[in-house]
Amino acid sequence: MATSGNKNMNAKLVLLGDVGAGKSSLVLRFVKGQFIEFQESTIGAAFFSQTVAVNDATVKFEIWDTAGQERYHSLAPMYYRGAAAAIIVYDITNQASFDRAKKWVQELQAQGNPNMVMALAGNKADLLDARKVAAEEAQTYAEENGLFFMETSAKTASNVNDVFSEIAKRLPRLQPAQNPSGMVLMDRPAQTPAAGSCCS
Ligand SMILES: Nc1nc2c(ncn2[C@@H]2O[C@H](COP(=O)(O)OP(=O)(O)OP(=O)(O)O)[C@@H](O)[C@H]2O)c(=O)[nH]1
Repeated sequence: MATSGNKNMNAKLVLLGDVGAGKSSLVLRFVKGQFIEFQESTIGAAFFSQTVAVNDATVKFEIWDTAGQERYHSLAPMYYRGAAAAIIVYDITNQASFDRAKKWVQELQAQGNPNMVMALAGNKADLLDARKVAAEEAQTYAEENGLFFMETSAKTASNVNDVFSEIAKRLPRLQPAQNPSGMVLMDRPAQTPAAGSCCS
């Protein structure tokens, strides 16, 4: 099937959510296929990249994993500004983390890129016995607010790749890679992580 436009694109993606919701764990699962039972809390933010294939195209995600601790809240706009996509993560066993996720959605709706593709991820779906947030409630909230919703588990890997693939499918093709088959030429200054951040 003939396709128009560029087949390879880069997309800045940010993960936002309450402390301990599982943002870093989702990224670690997606990028390295690993899970760490006692994952350390993120300081500042961490950067990763990973490429996914969608149909006959590829999307290279430039992923900013932000810190959920409140003291880092003021840094968040640096990471979601200009982002093509966001994953707002909550923990299905923690009602407060769902409330915090809604606050992030509000902030992105007010200050984020209006075309941003937003996913709501109800993480720790393996902990069904401890569930506090009904999937139906989150699904309804997501539909009302223009997000798509999935329950994920970084521990079992359930739906983790699917969230990123679904985002890739929904991205408007606005950021074509400059030179997909050869050397990568930077068309903008490299981003500098915040002080105290770490990179993979
Ligand atoms: N059972 C279970 N535990 C998980 C899952 N995802 C993360 N965890 C655990 O939850 C804890 C917090 O995970 P993190 O990935 O550090 O959470 P975070 O949202 O990045 O936290 P901050 O960096 O502090 O904002 C860790 O001990 C993880 O092992 C999951 O899907 N299932």
